[in-house]
Amino acid sequence: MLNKILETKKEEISRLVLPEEGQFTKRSFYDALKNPNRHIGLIAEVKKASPSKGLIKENFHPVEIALAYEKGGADCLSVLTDVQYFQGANDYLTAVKNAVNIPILRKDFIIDELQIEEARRIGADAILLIGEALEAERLKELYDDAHSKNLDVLVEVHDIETLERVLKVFTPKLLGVNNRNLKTFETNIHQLKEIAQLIPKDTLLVGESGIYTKEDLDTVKSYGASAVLVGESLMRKENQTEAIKELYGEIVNG
Ligand SMILES: O=P(O)(O)OC[C@@H](O)[C@@H](O)c1c[nH]c2ccccc12
Repeated sequence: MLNKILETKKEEISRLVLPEEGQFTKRSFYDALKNPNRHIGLIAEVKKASPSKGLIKENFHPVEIALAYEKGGADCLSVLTDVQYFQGANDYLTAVKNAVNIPILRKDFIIDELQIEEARRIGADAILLIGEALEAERLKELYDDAHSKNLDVLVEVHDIETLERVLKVFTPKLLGVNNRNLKTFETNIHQLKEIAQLIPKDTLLVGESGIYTKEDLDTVKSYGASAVLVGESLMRKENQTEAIKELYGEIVNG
């Protein structure tokens, strides 16, 4: 699946026309996760659909969801911008950026500098780079390019092999472990356990995907994560502010 998505991205890049510059207040994604509102930081994801789950949210209103997440005390947001596989949009990100005061990650499959410039212009504060998508040297180039444009970077890996490949070339400040295998779409939150032991001390660790309950949150924290990235389980609830409080065990069953 990942390979298919990357083929689509190459094609999109070949006809990409950069949008006009917007006026945005840049917010530090890294600092927000370094000083989270709760015992474990939260990146709440604005996610309409995914290739593995299909449509997740009917009557999808990205700005309302983002405001509800912010009200619930999310530290950062992630907004899917991939159109073809996740039914996301650049416009969703821009609209959300204009509505909230917390930093925003552009969630997409970034393999080229043009997409980083695009991310900046549509109002992103940070981008995602996927370890399994590129050679480590190329990841490092994109990582440096993003920082030169004042964007933070969440580098995501799924397995130890990828992490070791990356760490030979550079040490990301923010490292996500995706519990979902992007080739098979299976999730396993214990994926983090072994990988966490190899993470350099100053790197902030984010547990991503497949987090549904307070128990999952506590498990991921016990493995060493400083923050989590949660999409589906929050999106499926009626009220995203309450969904966050439930996830953190602040209210029981809404
Ligand atoms: O909906 P979930 O299982 O809570 O997962 C959120 C997020 O981690 C997931 O959307 C994700 C992680 N890495 C990605 C890369 C591309 C697209 C999506 C993702």
